[in-house]
Amino acid sequence: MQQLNVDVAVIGAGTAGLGAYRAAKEHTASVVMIEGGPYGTTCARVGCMPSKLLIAAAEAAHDIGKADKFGIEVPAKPIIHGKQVMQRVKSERDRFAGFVVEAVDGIPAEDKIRGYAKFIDATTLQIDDHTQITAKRIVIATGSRPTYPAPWAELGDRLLINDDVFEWDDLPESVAVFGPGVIGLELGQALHRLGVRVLMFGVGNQVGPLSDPDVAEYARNAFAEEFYLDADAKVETIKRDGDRVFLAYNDKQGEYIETHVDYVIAATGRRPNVDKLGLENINIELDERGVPTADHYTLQTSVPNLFIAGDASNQIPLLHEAADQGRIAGDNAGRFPDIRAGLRRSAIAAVFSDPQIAMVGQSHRELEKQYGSCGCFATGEVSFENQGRSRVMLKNKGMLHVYGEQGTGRFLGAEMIGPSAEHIAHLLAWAHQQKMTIAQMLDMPFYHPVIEEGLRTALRDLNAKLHLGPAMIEQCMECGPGA
Ligand SMILES: Cc1cc2nc3c(=O)[nH]c(=O)nc-3n(C[C@H](O)[C@H](O)[C@H](O)COP(=O)(O)OP(=O)(O)OC[C@H]3O[C@@H](n4cnc5c(N)ncnc54)[C@H](O)[C@@H]3O)c2cc1C
Ligand SMILES: NC(=O)c1ccc[n+]([C@@H]2O[C@H](COP(=O)([O-])OP(=O)(O)OC[C@H]3O[C@@H](n4cnc5c(N)ncnc54)[C@H](O)[C@@H]3O)[C@@H](O)[C@H]2O)c1
Repeated sequence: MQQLNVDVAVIGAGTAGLGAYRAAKEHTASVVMIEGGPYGTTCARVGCMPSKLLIAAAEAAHDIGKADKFGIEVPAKPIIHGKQVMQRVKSERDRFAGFVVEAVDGIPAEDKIRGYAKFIDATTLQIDDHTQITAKRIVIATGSRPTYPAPWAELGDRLLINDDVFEWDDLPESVAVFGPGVIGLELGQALHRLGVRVLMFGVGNQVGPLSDPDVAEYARNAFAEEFYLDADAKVETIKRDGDRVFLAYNDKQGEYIETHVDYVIAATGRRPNVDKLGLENINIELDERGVPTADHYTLQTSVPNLFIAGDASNQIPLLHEAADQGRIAGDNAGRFPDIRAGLRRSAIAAVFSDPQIAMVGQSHRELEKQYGSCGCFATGEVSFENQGRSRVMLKNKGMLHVYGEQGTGRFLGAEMIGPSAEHIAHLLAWAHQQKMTIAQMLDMPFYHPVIEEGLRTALRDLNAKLHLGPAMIEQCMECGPGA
């Protein structure tokens, strides 16, 4: 058994772990980073990047299908070569993951330990059966993994998670996607647009991360127009039948349907990788999901020398958050006991479906919880169906709700499904972090004709509802045609 003594040990070499390692190194040379799985990060290998590559191929196919609406005839139905689609997804994905592996290669060999770490006590880690590390401070950056109902395991290799999809050499004929959350919507819609027969089933009517009932209903209808989506499904049977999966369900009209698909894709949520860390060996405070609780600004857990970051922290499972949290946790582990509050940015999330979905600041659900029924916040809205530039581009599907505080006029948050939501979300998140009022946001320039003019309409509506601006008028003459 190899024995090591270090100042800081980082568990996990994902986005959060790499950030933590680098930040801790600013304070002490004695830092190790422990990785049990492949290098390259979840985001680059099986997450953000390959999913966006698949979506890019799907968009290309979809845009050709829409050309006739502009008066452009495409003489034949486009042929989707699944093998070539998957080849590009994988080769570009490997390129992105390769950059990360190159960066890891640049880390001194003595700082990298291969194997899975487990706590023996609050300062001792066992790595597989070969190394014991005594570390004064430890950062847990172990990421998350998909979770699904246990009986589905009986489907064997017909049950897939996102990682498996990005290993395909060709596209299948059909899939059933369980979970119309972020991963399910992105992958399911992309596969549908690439010619795969897609059935999507959810529970409790949840779609994506949306919590505003009107925006969520719009989203459900918009996606259901394009492919089979039942967000509150009654699936009676899911079982393996030879090389396929047999499904029996009552469709949205109540009709009993029996069908077969090639695969079931489980996109039913993810759980932090903290259950196999031996946390029972340390006296640490856990939340209801068994995840160590941590201070929002310092990422310090209830055990002072232990920090947690990224998806493992169960805070906000997004890439930029993993990077921020990793940096903060690593910096504090390095400088311990003189720990500092790190910058936590305004919340922003985007789903790369079409239409895209975006969430900024406080969600509708959080505002309802905070303000109750006191009428202390108002909602401004816009539909993109008649919005000028959106119509020009035939992307006029969607709605935006913006929330503002009564009295102060402060911008609180937004939920959106619609065109360019990823960009509008950034404008809104920057305004949110600057603690701007709706009036200040309306003082900012808006070009013409752009999709952001729709945002201005929603902000004007909100300002009027906060009794801080003029009443809304149906057709704003000075705003430019179709604004
Ligand atoms: C399909 C998909 C699409 C996504 N798309 C986006 C997107 O578009 N935008 C976005 O912001 N986010 C996206 N995400 C989320 C984003 O990928 C994650 O939030 C981010 O990668 C988390 O980084 P992390 O460092 O916490 O975890 P990871 O990168 O998973 O790193 C954790 C590491 O810890 C290792 N590990 C685990 N346990 C141990 C142990 N006991 N000992 C040693 N090592 C261990 C693992 O092997 C892993 O390498 C997506 C995720 C998925 C799955
Ligand atoms: N664009 C992005 O930024 C992006 C993309 C992908 C993933 N991510 C991150 O990954 C996280 C995890 O994504 P996810 O999609 O796995 O989780 P999710 O929580 O977004 O969605 C899970 C969905 O599965 C449904 N569900 C649960 N049990 C079910 C069942 N038995 N049958 C049918 N449906 C069921 C839930 O109601 C929910 O709608 C996201 O929260 C996000 O932070 C981000």
